[in-house]
Amino acid sequence: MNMNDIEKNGLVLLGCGKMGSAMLKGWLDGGLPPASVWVSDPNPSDWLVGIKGLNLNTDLPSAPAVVLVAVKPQMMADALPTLAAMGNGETLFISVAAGITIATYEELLGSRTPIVRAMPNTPAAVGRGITAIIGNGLATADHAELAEALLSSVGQVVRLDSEDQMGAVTAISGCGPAYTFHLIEAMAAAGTAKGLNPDLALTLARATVAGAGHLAENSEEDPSQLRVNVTSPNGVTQAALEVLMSDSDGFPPLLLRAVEAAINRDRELGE
Ligand SMILES: NC(=O)c1ccc[n+]([C@@H]2O[C@H](COP(=O)([O-])OP(=O)(O)OC[C@H]3O[C@@H](n4cnc5c(N)ncnc54)[C@H](OP(=O)(O)O)[C@@H]3O)[C@@H](O)[C@H]2O)c1
Ligand code: PRO
Repeated sequence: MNMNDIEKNGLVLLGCGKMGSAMLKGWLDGGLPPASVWVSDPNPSDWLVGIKGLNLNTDLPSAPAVVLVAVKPQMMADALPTLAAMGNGETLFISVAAGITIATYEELLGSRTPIVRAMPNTPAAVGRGITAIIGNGLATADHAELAEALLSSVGQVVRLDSEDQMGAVTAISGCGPAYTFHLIEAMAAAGTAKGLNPDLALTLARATVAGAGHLAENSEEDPSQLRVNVTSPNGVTQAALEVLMSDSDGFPPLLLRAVEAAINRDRELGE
């Protein structure tokens, strides 16, 4: 199974908000024909209405290659039963919802449904996402390859060994872009507080985070060495890192608390 199966038999996207749109943009930019995509969303955004050939809120194919579920976890029990007729067959269901377990999908769609649970992130919109996937017992190697082909068109894909890893994955890479955007905001605010013009502070913060991310991804040195490379002994960076790297109230314990809060919320959403 590959992208040709999707072109031939179709992809249904249930829910096209922020995450669904990010992935759909990536797929269309990557050459998936809009005519192979059926989007179901009660309030589609303007950019969807303008896509020529896209099947927007029309009758759905009876056995698409893939249904990708991108509604909020809280909407799942209302939204999924409408697609239950596609369960227990050849159609692969891929869900990106936080918290909702494979067992819940099997309950709502039928226990013979191939299901892949996935956690992407919004840099998928520019082809720089990362998605972690794990399938149920009915998801064959072919299904996993199909999910990987679809999701790797919007960034990297990693396969998990166990569904239990999904909470921590969500807290790191699913939510992580928000932490990073907040780092940009906080750096810009600190620059402004220290007298820089707000536009200049934001330009400096955004370019620094983007450039450092690019360097971290492309350098042969690991992030800790890259940090050392910036830190002249007894220099300016060292003074800042003594605050940021404090074991008691620095970045590491703060981030750990944030990640634990995310994992707890992920668990609650699945209950
Ligand atoms: N945003 C992220 O960074 C991210 C990352 C990884 C995973 N996720 C997961 O992706 C899912 C969507 O999140 P999101 O941030 O994209 O939320 P969102 O922007 O609210 O998108 C959800 C979309 O689904 C629509 N919808 C609601 N009920 C529906 C139904 N019965 N049938 C079809 N569509 C329906 C919503 O329409 P209305 O707005 O009109 O209700 C909205 O357009 C969530 O499960 C989330 O856990 C999100
Ligand atoms: N956004 C979703 C949430 O905030 C899931 C990961 C990223 O719940």
